[in-house]
Amino acid sequence: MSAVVEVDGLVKTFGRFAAVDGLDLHVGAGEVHGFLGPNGAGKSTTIRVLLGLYRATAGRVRVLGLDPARRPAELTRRISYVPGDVALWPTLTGQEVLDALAALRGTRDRAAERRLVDAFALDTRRQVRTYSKGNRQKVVLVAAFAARTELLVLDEPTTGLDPLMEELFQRCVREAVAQGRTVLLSSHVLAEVEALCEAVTIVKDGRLVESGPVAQMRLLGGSQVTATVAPEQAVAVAAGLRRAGIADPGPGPDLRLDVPRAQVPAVLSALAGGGALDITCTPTRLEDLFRRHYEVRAR
Ligand SMILES: Nc1ncnc2c1ncn2[C@@H]1O[C@H](COP(=O)(O)OP(=O)(O)OP(=O)(O)O)[C@@H](O)[C@H]1O
Repeated sequence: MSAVVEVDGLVKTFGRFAAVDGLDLHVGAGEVHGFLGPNGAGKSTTIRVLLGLYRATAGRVRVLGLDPARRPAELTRRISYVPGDVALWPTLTGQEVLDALAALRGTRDRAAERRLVDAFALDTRRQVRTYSKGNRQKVVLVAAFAARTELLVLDEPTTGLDPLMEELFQRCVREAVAQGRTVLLSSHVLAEVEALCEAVTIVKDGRLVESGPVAQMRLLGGSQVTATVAPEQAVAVAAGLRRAGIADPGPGPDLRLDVPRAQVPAVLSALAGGGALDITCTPTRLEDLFRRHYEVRAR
C-alpha cells in the first residue's frame, strides 16, 4: 500500500517553542487513520503543515506525493479539509456556502451533495449566521464528503453533532473509504476512533508516542481482570499475584487489574488458587488503551 501522507521528522516551531518536535506520520492509501493525543499535542499544527497553511521548520512532508509548501493550490483541490471550529461567511445561505466551497475546489458532484444535504437534514436556504454550531459543522461535512477528493483531513469533525448525526458521519467515512478515498481523522471521541480507524498515530508534546495498526495494539493490549478476595484469603492471593508478576494488586476486596497478555494465565491461576471469587477476564477495550496516553503532566 503506497502512503498518501508521508511525514518524517517534522518540526514546527513558533518562536522558540516546538509545537511539533520530530514527528513521523504515515497514512496508507485507502486507510482511515486516527490521529490522537491530548490537547496541545500538535495535531492541528501538523494538519496545517499537511495542507500547506504552515511551513515546516524542518523535516520531510509529502501529501499525495506532493510537497504542500510548494503545491498548496493543487492539494486544496485534491483534499477535503474539515476543521473542528468552522467559521463560515455569516450572511451567505447554506447553499451559497456550498457553492463557494465547490468553486474554491473547482470540482463538484451535485448529486452527492444533494443526497448528503438530505441525509444531514440541512436547511440550506437559511443564512449561516442563524445556524447552530452543529449545523455549521454539517455544511462543511457535506462539502467535504460530496467533493471528489482523494484525501479527507478531518480535524475534530464531529464537535457539536448529535448522536444520530455522529452515526451518519461514520457511515459517510465508510462510504468514502469504499470509494477508494483515504481519511486522516483527528478526534477526541475515542469510541469514534475505535469504530472507524484501522491504524492510529498517537502524539504527545509534539512527538510520536505510538503508531500502528489497531489490530496489533489490541493484541498487545492485554486484559482487565477482576475478582473478589475475602480478607482471610488476601495474603495468599497477594503472594500468588506477586509470583505472577503483579507487585501491588491494590486494596481488596474487589480487585481490578490491567494485566499484560503474557501474564494473564498466571494471574488467573494465582487468583483461583488463592480462593478468589467472581473472577472475570475481558480484553482491554481500545478506548481504554488510548485513554492511558491522555494521562499527562502539565507542560
Ligand atoms: N500560531 C501559534 N503560535 C504559537 N503557538 C501555537 C500556535 N499554534 C499552536 N500553538 C501551540 O502549539 C501547541 C500545539 O497546538 P495544536 O493546536 O497543534 O494542538 P492539538 O494537538 O491540535 O490540540 P487540541 O487537541 O487541543 O486541538 C500548543 O501548545 C499551542 O498552544
